[in-house]
Amino acid sequence: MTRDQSPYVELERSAWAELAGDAPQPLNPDEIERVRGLGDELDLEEVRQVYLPLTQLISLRVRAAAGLYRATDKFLGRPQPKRTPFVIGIGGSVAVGKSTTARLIQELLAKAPGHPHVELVTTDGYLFPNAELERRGILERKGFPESYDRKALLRFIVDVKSGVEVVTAPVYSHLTYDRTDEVVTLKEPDIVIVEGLNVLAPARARGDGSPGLAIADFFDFSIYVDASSKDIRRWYVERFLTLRKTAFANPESYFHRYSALTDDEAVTRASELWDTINWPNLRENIQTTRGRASLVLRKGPDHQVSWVRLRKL
Ligand SMILES: Nc1ncnc2c1ncn2[C@@H]1O[C@H](COP(=O)(O)OP(=O)(O)O)[C@@H](O)[C@H]1O
Ligand SMILES: CC(C)(COP(=O)(O)O)[C@@H](O)C(=O)NCCC(=O)O
Repeated sequence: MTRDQSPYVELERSAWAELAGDAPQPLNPDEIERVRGLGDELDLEEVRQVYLPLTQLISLRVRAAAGLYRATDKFLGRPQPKRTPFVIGIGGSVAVGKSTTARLIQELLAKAPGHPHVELVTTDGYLFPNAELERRGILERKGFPESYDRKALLRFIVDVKSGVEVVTAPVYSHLTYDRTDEVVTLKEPDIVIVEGLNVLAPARARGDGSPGLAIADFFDFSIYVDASSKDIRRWYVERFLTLRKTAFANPESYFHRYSALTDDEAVTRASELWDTINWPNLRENIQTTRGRASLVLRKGPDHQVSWVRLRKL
């Protein structure tokens, strides 16, 4: 198969950047600072060249979906009171920068014409509470598919796509390393972004062997944030070193004990966590979902996106 026959279109950064034309820079440096995650690199140029064309493409898809919805509604002859939200999934490894990408897209889409109401939900709220993970003997497998309450997550996405007016989702705390009593409340959003490691995972087989449903079946658009595993490992270890002096320094942090580690000890512990939990999960469960995404954002060693791959419709 030649490259032209592939179901994907791959664009180098420069060709992708040109797609935004001369649209003005939508964010100011303060706004960029607000969305930038720990260890992530993000500047005005990156926003303009990479994330502006991306949000233009998503906005176009949102408008097209609305047209399709109206046409279907007309065909059915049963007008629905309101169309359901457009759902975007964002997946990829731990420490690849998914949360920055998700917050940035939320911010940019909210500034698009019509100022849609954009909500963001992270799947960590659907991790089983630590006590339950312990009971199941999988506390060391946090982030693996089985560590999530997948039924509850599916129910959430089905409610969103059913047009339920108020939907809530549980919230996770990186401070306590556990689920909190808080919820995020979604009130009639136009667009919902669902971000998490495993969002693109296919459905599990049901008891009778037939395939069930996965949250990805309800996505209108999905993004896989990608980078070489060598770079992601380095970002993870570097972030761990920084967290030692920031989040872990808080006595209430679940990882407070790590704040006293020397540099060498911290590198050893972070590498161990990567090699025994996050890398096996990336290799076995996350990388394998990349081909299912509508769009892959491939980052280079400095977090700058070097190419973009779009799945043809
Ligand atoms: N132990 C931790 N303590 C505090 N914050 C954390 C911890 N681990 C990760 N984070 C923060 O949580 C967010 C999500 O991290 P992660 O799941 O690795 O995804 P990503 O780096 O792709 O956004 C990031 O902003 C990260 O800085
Ligand atoms: C909370 C996470 C599983 C990510 O959850 P997500 O929102 O991506 O579903 C992850 O950030 C994590 O804490 N992993 C545990 C191993 C570690 O501490 O690196």
